[in-house]
Amino acid sequence: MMMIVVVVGFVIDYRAVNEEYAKKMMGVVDKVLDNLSLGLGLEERVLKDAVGGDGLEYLLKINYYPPCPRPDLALGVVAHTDMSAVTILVPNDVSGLQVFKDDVWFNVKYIPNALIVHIGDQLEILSNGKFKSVLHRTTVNKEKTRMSWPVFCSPPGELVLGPLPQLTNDENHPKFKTKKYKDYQYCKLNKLPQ
Ligand SMILES: O=C(O)CCC(=O)C(=O)O
Ligand SMILES: [Fe+2]
Repeated sequence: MMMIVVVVGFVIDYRAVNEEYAKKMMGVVDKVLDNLSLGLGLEERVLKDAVGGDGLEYLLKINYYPPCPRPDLALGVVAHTDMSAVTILVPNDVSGLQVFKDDVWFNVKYIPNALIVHIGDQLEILSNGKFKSVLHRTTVNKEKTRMSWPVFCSPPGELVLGPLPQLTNDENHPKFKTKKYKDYQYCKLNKLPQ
């Protein structure tokens, strides 16, 4: 009986904290998308609307990387880009995230209380390649456990996305196909050409 009370108490607390976190996260995502829109020379709300507006979906994943006796032989997560529009990630204080730029893997420094923002595939597509979806991976640590809490912000499956017409013209042809997000997901997950 005691156990149930404890478990129920935990669930209630977790839900409340999670709901508060989701609310704050949605505000951050709006600000990020608004500013990225302005950066493309577009009106503030264009990107948020293009990724589904209020229909944007938020998925919290919890990554757990236990210590590894041979970090030289293993990776936590292999190199990939996120298929989301944008990913907002909170890590613990054990570094391990690396990003690929100019043929070099760079370590992402841990900065207390900082959020890590990944541009995902959908923003690369909408911006017709002006924003690059960041290639990243994680290393593992011999002594310490690393954790990270990414929130993947993705369009609803039925939404059709492609290069924004405002960003394409006779000189800038669309570099990506226009398709439903769920079809993009299917191809990516099954390693099929897009
Ligand atoms: O753990 C990290 O820092 C990154 C994790 C990641 O890239 C992912 O879950 O997609
Ligand atoms: Fe990722």
